Amino acid sequence: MTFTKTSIPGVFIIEPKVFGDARGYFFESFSQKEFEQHIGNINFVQDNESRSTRGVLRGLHFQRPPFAQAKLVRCIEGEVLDVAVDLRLGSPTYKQYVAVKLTGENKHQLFIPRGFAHGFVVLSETATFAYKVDNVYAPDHDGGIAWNDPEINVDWQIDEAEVKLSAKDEALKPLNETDNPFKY
Ligand SMILES: Cc1cn([C@H]2C[C@H](O)[C@@H](COP(=O)(O)OP(=O)(O)O[C@H]3O[C@@H](C)C(=O)[C@@H](O)[C@H]3O)O2)c(=O)[nH]c1=O
Repeated sequence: MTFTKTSIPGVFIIEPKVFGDARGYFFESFSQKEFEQHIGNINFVQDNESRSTRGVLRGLHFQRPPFAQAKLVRCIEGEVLDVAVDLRLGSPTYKQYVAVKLTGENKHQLFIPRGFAHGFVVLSETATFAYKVDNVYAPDHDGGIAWNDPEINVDWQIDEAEVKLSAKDEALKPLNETDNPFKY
């Protein structure tokens, strides 16, 4: 398992070691020991999975403190562009984003600390997405910013006409109209 820093401190790309043989493959999708060595102590408390079709864009989401969540995300089947936006006030990379292709083939994962908005768009016909979070689901603390916030200006690598949003995500506002709850 390799841990690679990204342009935003605290965000890591993780590549598991995949053991292929005549039966198929095996890999460790999470190792607490490796995590502690490369990132630090983290206590994941919930695993989530979603399935979506091409153009579905879920984001850009966060939970407000005290229910902020760090996330370890991956795509089990299909291909997504995964995006993490730094919302940590005072961070040198405030309002910058990391975008990484996560696919069932490459098996890459992204670790996103607390204090980020997170989202992904599906680039394949279907995609199954799975992630661990280090805090419980708290719908009263649900928050987010608009996927197409001009100030953040994410390149989603898909035509806007193909983007499909939930009603909740349609209603999200840009960051400058949103109360940012994160302190650095
Ligand atoms: C996120 C979540 C949702 N739900 C329920 C609520 C709702 O009825 C249904 C769908 O919820 P949502 O529309 O919020 O799901 P979704 O738009 O997939 O939300 C997720 O998007 C990605 C990008 C993230 O980063 C996640 O943290 C989460 O915000 O699932 C849970 O029961 N537990 C959970 O942890």
